[in-house]
Amino acid sequence: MYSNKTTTLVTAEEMKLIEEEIFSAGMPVASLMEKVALKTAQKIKELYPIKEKKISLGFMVGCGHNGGDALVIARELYYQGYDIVIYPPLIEKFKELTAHHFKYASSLGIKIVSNIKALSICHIIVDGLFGFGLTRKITDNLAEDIAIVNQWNKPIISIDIPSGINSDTGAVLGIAIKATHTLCLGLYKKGIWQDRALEYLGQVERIDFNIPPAFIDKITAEFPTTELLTQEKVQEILPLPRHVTTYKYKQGHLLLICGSKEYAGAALLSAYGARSSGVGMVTMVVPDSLKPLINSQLPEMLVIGCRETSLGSIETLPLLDWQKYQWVCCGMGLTKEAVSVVKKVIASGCDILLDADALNIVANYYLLDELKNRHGKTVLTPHDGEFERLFPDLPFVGMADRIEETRQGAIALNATILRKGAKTIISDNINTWIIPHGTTALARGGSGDVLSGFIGGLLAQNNFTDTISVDTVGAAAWLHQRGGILASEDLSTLGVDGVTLSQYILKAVNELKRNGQWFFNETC
Ligand SMILES: NC(=O)C1=CN([C@@H]2O[C@H](COP(=O)(O)OP(=O)(O)OC[C@H]3O[C@@H](n4cnc5c(N)ncnc54)[C@H](OP(=O)(O)O)[C@@H]3O)[C@@H](O)[C@H]2O)[C@@H](O)CC1
Ligand SMILES: Nc1ncnc2c1ncn2[C@@H]1O[C@H](COP(=O)(O)OP(=O)(O)O)[C@@H](O)[C@H]1O
Ligand SMILES: [K+]
Repeated sequence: MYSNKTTTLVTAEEMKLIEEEIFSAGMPVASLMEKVALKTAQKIKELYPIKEKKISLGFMVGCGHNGGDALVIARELYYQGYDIVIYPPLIEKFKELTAHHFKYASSLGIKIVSNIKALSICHIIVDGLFGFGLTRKITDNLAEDIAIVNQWNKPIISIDIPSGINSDTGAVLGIAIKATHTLCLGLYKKGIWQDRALEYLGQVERIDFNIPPAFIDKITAEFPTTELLTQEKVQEILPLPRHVTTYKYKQGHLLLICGSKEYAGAALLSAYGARSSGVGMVTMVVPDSLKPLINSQLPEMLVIGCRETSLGSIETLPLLDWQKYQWVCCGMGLTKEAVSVVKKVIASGCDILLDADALNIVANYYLLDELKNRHGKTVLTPHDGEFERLFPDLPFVGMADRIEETRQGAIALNATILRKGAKTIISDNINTWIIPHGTTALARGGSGDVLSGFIGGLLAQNNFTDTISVDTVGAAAWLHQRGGILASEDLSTLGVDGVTLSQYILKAVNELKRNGQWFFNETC
């Protein structure tokens, strides 16, 4: 019953409100701190057990309850036989509870120092300067202390969040601790999943302290929710059951509009992505000159060649029976010349996914209103650069909260937006998913083309079900990253080209199937 919602991300405001619910229900503040800190001390003990040699821990203790947590952890580890040194630079600002714990720790004879350099003899640093209460830039002596500690190259364990990171936006407020471990307390703070915080976090673990789920639900219901997409959820979204009497047109027909003489590979890679989705039929619309290449590489695809410009882009679309297709995926390698193509796709009334040059054309020709008011479902898959080009004037850009920006973008365009990056974000105006895992092996040309084709193929198949787009897109992105991880485990980070990725996505699908109920659902 009290297995906490491990996947919900909270802002500092939500965390404070949840904390208030706990306290007003009768839990004393000091008892909660004691419980949280004991569990955190236990985790540190597991991470760095005392063997033959003593281990010394240097604690940076702030003035708020993050500092209070640090003092309780220090005391408990002192009892367990660790050498403890405490550095409290904000001693004159201590909150009451923090001051009590400091007094008690001092009374036990724990060593207190007044210069950060005295922690240089410690094996490990514990960062309890600031948690989610940090509001302002860190400056002056404190900033210097953090710079010194970061230079030492020692293991650093941050309590709740690395000090200096804004717990909502992930922004570095002046300077931040570069942790090797972040032990996040209770619920994941949103800032931990923002791309710009990633290099400060090290390994992240959550310390559960049994927050009653009803309190979490009550508070998070009042705010837009952001959730980590888990394997269990992906298994719920993607059984893609196949009826025994199904046939190709019942498994979805995807229309890919892509490619140019210059970017022929983008068309191929998106087709390989679509192939990995198992979609029933794929028709590709490409410039005439690409037809032989596609036919030789992907013989199962239907190919419609188009008249092309002198630079080798599609000049105009032929007459298409749009109603035949369950999803239309457009933009990969199209070039910025293909303006009339993108306009026709937007006006088609079909369910569409726009990527790459289709997004650049929307931005260059101010097609945002056409996009917003169109009939049919819209999925957009920008990376950060494309996202910023799409929304240059809107007030939320520059808010510096990638997750919130993506949600606001989805609202503004009445679309599902997948924002690519180290942490992929998928949002419509109701649900926001974060893909928790990922690999830098995907940071190379073509990974995104594979993703678009794969998403398109799954959307085309799932269009026969009542699965909402944001869930299908999320599941596709989850499998895409997982495929990248499996490929890099076999072939190294250097070995994950687009074609290889498209094949390993299928390994990720099979892995899901082995771990879940697909086997039983397959013919239902
Ligand atoms: N919620 C939970 O469930 C639980 C929460 N717990 C713990 O509580 C932590 C949150 O504690 P918190 O609210 O006391 O805030 P925290 O981050 O320690 O520091 C804020 C203090 O810093 C100050 N200050 C701010 N900026 C500054 C700056 N630039 N330079 C200098 N000073 C600055 C600010 O003072 P100000 O000057 O703004 O008045 C204020 O006094 C949380 O992360 C977790 O560890 C657990 O114990 C139990 C369960
Ligand atoms: N550091 C990283 N960690 C995890 N995934 C990444 C990283 N860098 C890029 N990716 C993923 O790789 C893909 C790149 O897409 P994109 O930039 O559109 O490439 P392209 O247009 O060349 O195909 C996205 O899915 C993105 O999330
Ligand atoms: K901290």
